[in-house]
Amino acid sequence: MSSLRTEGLTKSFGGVLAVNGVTVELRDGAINGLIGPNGSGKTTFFNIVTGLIRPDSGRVLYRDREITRHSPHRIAHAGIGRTFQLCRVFPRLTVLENMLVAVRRTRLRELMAGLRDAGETERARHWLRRMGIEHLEEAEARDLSYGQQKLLELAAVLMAEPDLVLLDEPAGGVNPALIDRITGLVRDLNAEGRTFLVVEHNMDMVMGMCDHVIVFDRGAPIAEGPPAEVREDPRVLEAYLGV
Ligand SMILES: Nc1ncnc2c1ncn2[C@@H]1O[C@H](COP(=O)(O)OP(=O)(O)OP(=O)(O)O)[C@@H](O)[C@H]1O
Repeated sequence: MSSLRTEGLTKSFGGVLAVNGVTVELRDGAINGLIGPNGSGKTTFFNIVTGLIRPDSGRVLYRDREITRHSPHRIAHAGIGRTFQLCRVFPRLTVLENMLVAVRRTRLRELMAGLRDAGETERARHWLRRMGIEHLEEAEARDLSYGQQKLLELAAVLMAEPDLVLLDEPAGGVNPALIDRITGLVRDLNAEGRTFLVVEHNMDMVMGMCDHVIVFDRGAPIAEGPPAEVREDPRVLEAYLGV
């Protein structure tokens, strides 16, 4: 059984068919890559799976239960975490506050009043250490570099202990040293049992990190398989090169 699968997902914006009948299954326990030319529907697919966009038709199933059209909060609660293409953190909260808000958005006022749960603070520090940014816990998020903000965003996602993590362009706007660090972290987190789905334009990262790659073109999957196979697939070359 695949933990996440979709059946015939379709979404159009006006006249643009962004996602066109997508039926895919993720490999459980793997680092799955999702690649494709600009505008091929990858982010829209992510947004449908995580409840930010409602599909026109089709279904999303997680652990054989339908989660189509569930709220983002409910989907996160079911065990699916995600990061965003343009990293999302609360700029005026400290690093530690960002971590705590991630698990208790509804109790923001208490948090701001200084009522911190010791267990959660410890867990937050654990993830910050794993990301290598524990020394920044009292810094405001807006004072972090973009790469550090990406690490914070991932750490905050992990506070909810997701089994499946969707990463939208983790290498985007990040320097090569940090790309290596993020790659290493994803591998470690995967080795601990988390499944990943990674949208990424950096082919070195995709080819070096992913076990299984799905390729979208014009809103639908055109190929999938191990990175080395996908890279040689004529349909994939055609989609990218337009030949
Ligand atoms: N909110 C929207 N309103 C109108 N059109 C949209 C919207 N979101 C996406 N689209 C269109 O849907 C298509 C798929 O876009 P999407 O962002 O999902 O592709 P992508 O593969 O993630 O692209 P990229 O690699 O550039 O991020 C594109 O033609 C895009 O212009």
